[in-house]
Amino acid sequence: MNGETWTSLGSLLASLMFIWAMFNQHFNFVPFFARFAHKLFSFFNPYIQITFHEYSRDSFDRGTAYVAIHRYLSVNSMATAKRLKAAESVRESETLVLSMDDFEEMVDEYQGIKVWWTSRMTMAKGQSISLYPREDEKRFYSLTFHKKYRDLIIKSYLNHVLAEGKAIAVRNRRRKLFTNSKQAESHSGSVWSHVIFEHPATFETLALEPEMKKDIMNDLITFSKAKDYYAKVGKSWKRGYLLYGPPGTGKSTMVAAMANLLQYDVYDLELTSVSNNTELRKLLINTSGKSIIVIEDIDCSLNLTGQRKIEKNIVESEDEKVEFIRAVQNGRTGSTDGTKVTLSGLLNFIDGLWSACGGERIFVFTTNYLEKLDPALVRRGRMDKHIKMSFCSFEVFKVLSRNYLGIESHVLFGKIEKLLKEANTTPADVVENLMPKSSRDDGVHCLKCLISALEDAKVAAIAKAEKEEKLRVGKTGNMKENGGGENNVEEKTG
Ligand SMILES: Nc1ncnc2c1ncn2[C@@H]1O[C@H](COP(=O)(O)OP(=O)(O)OP(=O)(O)O)[C@@H](O)[C@H]1O
Repeated sequence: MNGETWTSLGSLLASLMFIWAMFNQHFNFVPFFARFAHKLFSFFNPYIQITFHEYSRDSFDRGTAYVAIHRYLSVNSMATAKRLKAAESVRESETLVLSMDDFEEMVDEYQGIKVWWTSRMTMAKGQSISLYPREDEKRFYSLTFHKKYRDLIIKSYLNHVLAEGKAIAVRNRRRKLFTNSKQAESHSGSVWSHVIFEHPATFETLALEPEMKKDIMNDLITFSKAKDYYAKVGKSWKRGYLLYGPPGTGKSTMVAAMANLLQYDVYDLELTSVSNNTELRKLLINTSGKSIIVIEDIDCSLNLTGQRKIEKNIVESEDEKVEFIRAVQNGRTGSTDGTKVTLSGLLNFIDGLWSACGGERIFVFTTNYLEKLDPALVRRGRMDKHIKMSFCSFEVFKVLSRNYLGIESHVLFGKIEKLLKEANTTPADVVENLMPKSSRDDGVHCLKCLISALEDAKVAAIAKAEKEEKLRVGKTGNMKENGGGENNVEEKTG
């Protein structure tokens, strides 16, 4: 080609570019072609892509779907991803949390179908990848799958991922033990404060009759999985347990074991710090799901029985009525300690409209005196399961011996079995004797200590029974001398 040809080719190209520029300016061709190319590509591309952004345009909170997916991928990518990163905050979690690093890919399988997850990030124009997170970085996960599985992935797989993500959060979180107290400076009444819940009791270490233990564990697990059942029958997802028995039989320990079994938080409600029913309701609203709300020694918290008797006009004595009226005048209706929480307020707390808010909950009341409680409070439906915590039986002792001494059987066990039947001893007393007091105390020494304590308890029990018998005989004698007693009345009448 000679110089002339080059010149004319150059001017032709320049003219074409000029015309293209003019047309494009006028008809806006580039986006049109881009859209066309995209459509063409989508038509032939057999894969679908869904993105899940960390933040939506109008929210400062991390998207719940993104967070759940993040957790799911963190756990599932652990074995395969080549680049992982540690979470910025491990405060709420029990262990160090690792997740897929940016631009990592993970292949997941669901019902034999492969899907691809990629962790991505967009940056503002003109910025390069930095080692440090920047404000303008926008993270998202993208999920790619074949279009023939569209329904399965959207309707089933994604729900599975979100549910798993939530479950992982529950498993990894540090559980909390809440208690309520009055705020001295503020007027907000009683509020929850918390510490990390670290009680080591489990159903493994809790000494109970084996059948009873199995029954309680089954009940709890069935409850925790019964979301759909409760929804179907139209009942709020909650269950009440009443634990009653003498002090030191393991009621509080059982609450801790329940919380550890179900991985629930515990709200230890101090009723005497609650001023009135409204405050009680506020406390309830501020509890989270997956929690146990426990009121210990409920008989000491409120004078519920007396109050209900007055309400129903069934006071037994004039003194009881005077005491109640005085309480009302002093503004402490039904309370033993300056609170105006009433029985009906408490009943509403357990199963009123508000009790259904916030997910699954277990209510636990403990008491040493079942007979002191108002029947309305403990009726089935409110307190669904009544659990009697008793004195230490031989079966219970065997669990304690295994836990504390590592001894499953011993020649001294026969003597201990006999003594346990003769003296009412609580598991707490047995535990006290099974704990070594010095480094030289071996298991057998502890068993001997226990035998000696049981013998003392037996002597004390016999002495108490004799004293009570004497008192009873004395009373009957007095009544006969005075011509009293039911039999006498009957004889005279007859
Ligand atoms: N059934 C049990 N299994 C294992 N340990 C027990 C059991 N019962 C009592 N203990 C031991 O005794 C101690 C006191 O038990 P716990 O506080 O649970 O009894 P309680 O019935 O709640 O007593 P209270 O009615 O006085 O509150 C616990 O720290 C635990 O070590």
